[in-house]
Amino acid sequence: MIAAAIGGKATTPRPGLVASTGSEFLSSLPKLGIVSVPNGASVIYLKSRGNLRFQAVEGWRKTVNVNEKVDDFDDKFDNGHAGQNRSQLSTVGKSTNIKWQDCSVGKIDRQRLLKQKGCVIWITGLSGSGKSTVACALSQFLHQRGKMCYILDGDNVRHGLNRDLGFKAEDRAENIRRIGEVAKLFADAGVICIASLISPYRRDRDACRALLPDGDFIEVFMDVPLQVCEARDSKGLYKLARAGKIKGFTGIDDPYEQPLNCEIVLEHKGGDGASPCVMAEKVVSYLEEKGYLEA
Ligand SMILES: Nc1ncnc2c1ncn2[C@@H]1O[C@H](COP(=O)(O)OS(=O)(=O)O)[C@@H](OP(=O)(O)O)[C@H]1O
Ligand SMILES: Nc1ncnc2c1ncn2[C@@H]1O[C@H](COP(=O)(O)OP(=O)(O)O)[C@@H](O)[C@H]1O
Repeated sequence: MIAAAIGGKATTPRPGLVASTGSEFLSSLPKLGIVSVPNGASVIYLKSRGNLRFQAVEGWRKTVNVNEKVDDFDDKFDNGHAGQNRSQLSTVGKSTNIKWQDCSVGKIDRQRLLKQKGCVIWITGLSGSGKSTVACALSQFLHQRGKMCYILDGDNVRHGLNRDLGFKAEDRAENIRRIGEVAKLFADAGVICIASLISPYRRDRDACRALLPDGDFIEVFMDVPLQVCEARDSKGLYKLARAGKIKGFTGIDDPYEQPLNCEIVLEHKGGDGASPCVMAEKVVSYLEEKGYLEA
């Protein structure tokens, strides 16, 4: 019992609640374990910076092996903020003296509500490769299945949040960085976020991948030859680029770096195999197989 540890109050334990304890009592506990509290419930806790942080209440106990590595435990139960030093003032970029504001309702709670897991599906490829079309088909399929998703399309975000950015390498990098951060927030909200943008540089895409827990960034490469994209030329941009009227156009006089190790490749093929619906279904199957369509 840790009655004394929480000041003798019969507090109802909930994930995120922090109990201050006497240092002697605290040092007698293992880093990770299960304790009983005055109202009789069992609570999984993690010892952190001189406190006990409650992680999950009774019922979860059956599915948790308390001997598992603390890092794994953090990933599962720290509501998606594992590893961040949230208790102290810190400096992040130009922001000084800031402190992470915590809340007892976290990612895991939102995912349960939505009956799905938040993640980012990052669709990359040349202009005209079919990114937006696949994003839209995927969104329709997920919506029909009662799954909450949201598309962040490069073209659309450049109408607002990123209207101050052009197409120089550093502008593209900033465009991708911002969309990566927004996508991360959507995933934290429990939403399946579909980011659809050329994102020509591997380094920029990898930086977005690094923002998310392992597995939650699903990179989808539209493997469509330049000649096919150029023949489609639905916006007439390739024609303008070839005529020298648009400078620095991806694939013409600006680079595109193909992914080396992406999760899904959507190949251009002749016939039915290349339809946007078949491509979107492939992504849905991946999500299903990896458990993203359930909480
Ligand atoms: N120079 C140049 N290079 C490539 N694309 C250009 C350029 N200028 C304008 N456009 C239009 O902008 C859309 C790409 O925006 P993105 O935000 O996806 O680009 S990036 O990820 O920052 O590279 C792209 O949309 P998509 O055709 O949907 O890819 C084009 O319509
Ligand atoms: N799988 C496909 N097969 C044939 N045409 C396609 C396919 N996907 C998209 N298209 C067509 O190609 C053009 C460019 O598609 P779009 O989704 O706008 O590409 P992006 O967003 O990569 O620029 C559109 O006219 C679209 O109808």
